[in-house]
Amino acid sequence: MAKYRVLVSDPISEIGVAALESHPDIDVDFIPDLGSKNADKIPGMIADYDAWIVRSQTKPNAELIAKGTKLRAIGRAGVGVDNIDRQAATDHGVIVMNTPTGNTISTAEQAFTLMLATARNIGPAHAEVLKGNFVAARKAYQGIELNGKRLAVLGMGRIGSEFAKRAQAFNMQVVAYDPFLTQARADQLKVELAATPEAALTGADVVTLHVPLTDETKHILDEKSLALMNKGALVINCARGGLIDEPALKAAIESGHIAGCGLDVFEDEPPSADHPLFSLGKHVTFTPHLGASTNEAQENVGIQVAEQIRDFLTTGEIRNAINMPSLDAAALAEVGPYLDLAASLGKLLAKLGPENPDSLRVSYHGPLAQKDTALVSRTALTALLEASRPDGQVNIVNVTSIAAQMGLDLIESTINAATEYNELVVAELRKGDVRYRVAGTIIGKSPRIVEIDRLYVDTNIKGHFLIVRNDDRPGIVGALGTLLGNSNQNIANLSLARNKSDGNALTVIEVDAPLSEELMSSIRATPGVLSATGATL
Ligand SMILES: NC(=O)C1=CN([C@@H]2O[C@H](COP(=O)(O)OP(=O)(O)OC[C@H]3O[C@@H](n4cnc5c(N)ncnc54)[C@H](O)[C@@H]3O)[C@@H](O)[C@H]2O)C=CC1
Ligand SMILES: O=C(O)C(=O)COP(=O)(O)O
Repeated sequence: MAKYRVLVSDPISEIGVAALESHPDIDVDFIPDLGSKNADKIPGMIADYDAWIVRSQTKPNAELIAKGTKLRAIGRAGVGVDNIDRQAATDHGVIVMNTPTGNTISTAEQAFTLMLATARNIGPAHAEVLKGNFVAARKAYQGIELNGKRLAVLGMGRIGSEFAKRAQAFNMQVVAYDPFLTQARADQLKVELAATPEAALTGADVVTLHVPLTDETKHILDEKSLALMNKGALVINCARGGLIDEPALKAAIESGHIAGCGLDVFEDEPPSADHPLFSLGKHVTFTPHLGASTNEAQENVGIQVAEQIRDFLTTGEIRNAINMPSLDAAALAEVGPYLDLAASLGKLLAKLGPENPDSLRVSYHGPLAQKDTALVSRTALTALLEASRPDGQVNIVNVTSIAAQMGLDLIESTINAATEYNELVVAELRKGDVRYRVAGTIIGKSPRIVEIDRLYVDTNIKGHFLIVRNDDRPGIVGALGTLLGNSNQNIANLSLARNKSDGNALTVIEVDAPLSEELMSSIRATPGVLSATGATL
């Protein structure tokens, strides 16, 4: 049986499915209508899968994510992730990825088509022609020209920017609101920058929505904001239905203030046939969430999501994650060796550092300080917390939220000052005034622990270790060797350090097997031994 199982519960392109199936370690269950028609079956199945691929019809909610006990990743073949309970995924250590670029053009084209169709009554007029009402429809469906009209774009990201370019070709005057749009970017795009959504909507003849659905953007178009637009304005929405207060839009169209709307998305999908907006008549165009439904977009997002999930499961590469930092192949190659080192430093601190610490600071020295180390720090924190939690409860996805709940801060710092090593990772636990630090580096290709509590050592990063604080006097290492030998423990490596100021020494002995509690008690009882810890890293 393959190592990983992937469930695909919405329709994605066959090429994407094939990209997954061709990997020998991956088994795929591709059930395209599971999310839309048989969602009630998912709770009984999801525990079998390591990864889950969806579009917008499947709703990975908190209950399903909790049932996915093996689940490590949810891949969204598309952009909007409002159908996925992101917090629940993060809490359960499940990475969520989307494919942000694959359907941009298709969606911009769909939104633009909706604007043209709505301005010229294409949908209702087409229906009348089919009914034989050609002559009557010529009278009824007088349109609106877009030339010279003022267009408000709310959300000037990928799709909004593509829409704006097309609108400029139609000689529309574009005003945009987006909290991340700078004046320089607005100038480059040749659009007017509005300081607020209200400023963009005031005096607009058309509004098109391209923002994600969040608590902040829900009902961004409501009675008040619609009233700011010019009389006879059009509303275009190819983003998410929940961005519009639908009863308010209906009332605005009925009053004649808003002339009509072109909608690809609805607050509840699928909408019922008696949806209040469907009886409005002129200047309305409705499509069934088709923004991303082109051959090109589906191929793009299907392949992208499949490759992202495949690479995450098989190599650890993280692309387009929305609930943790990403780590692409190039970055993984750069910092990959430091991940194992960080895990050992975290485990060591769990053994040697103060309990219930206030903070873990991970500092990077040398060229490493210039690299993307966010996941190295998270790995150290994960190893620290794993020591006190059952297997699998904490991972790099949920670790920062678990730490925050515990009141433990993760602090990252980069220090350019030279050290004896080309690159150095220092992990320091703090509790009040108490600090405990360990450090490691990579020598050649070999990761080494080089410092424990400010004393220089040189040990492997994996193995079984005896770490002893002892009086700095003759005979102690010999006594430890005798005790280990009597327990049939073979010494693999020995590292000694001394602190001249307090007369203490640090002895780190790597042995071939875990140290028993009985042996540890004898070691602690040895004269001259101040403290002794056994650690398996
Ligand atoms: N109908 C369909 O089939 C499709 C719909 N979509 C929807 O379109 C949305 C936009 O997609 P992209 O342009 O690719 O995403 P994007 O992330 O490139 O752009 C979204 C923009 O919205 C901005 N934004 C966030 N909060 C805002 C606020 N309160 N006011 C104004 N701007 C705000 C962001 O700064 C960002 O620039 C997606 O979130 C998705 O819901 C996307 C693809 C297909
Ligand atoms: O990518 C998006 O955000 C979309 O809304 C596309 O949805 P779909 O994959 O067609 O269900």
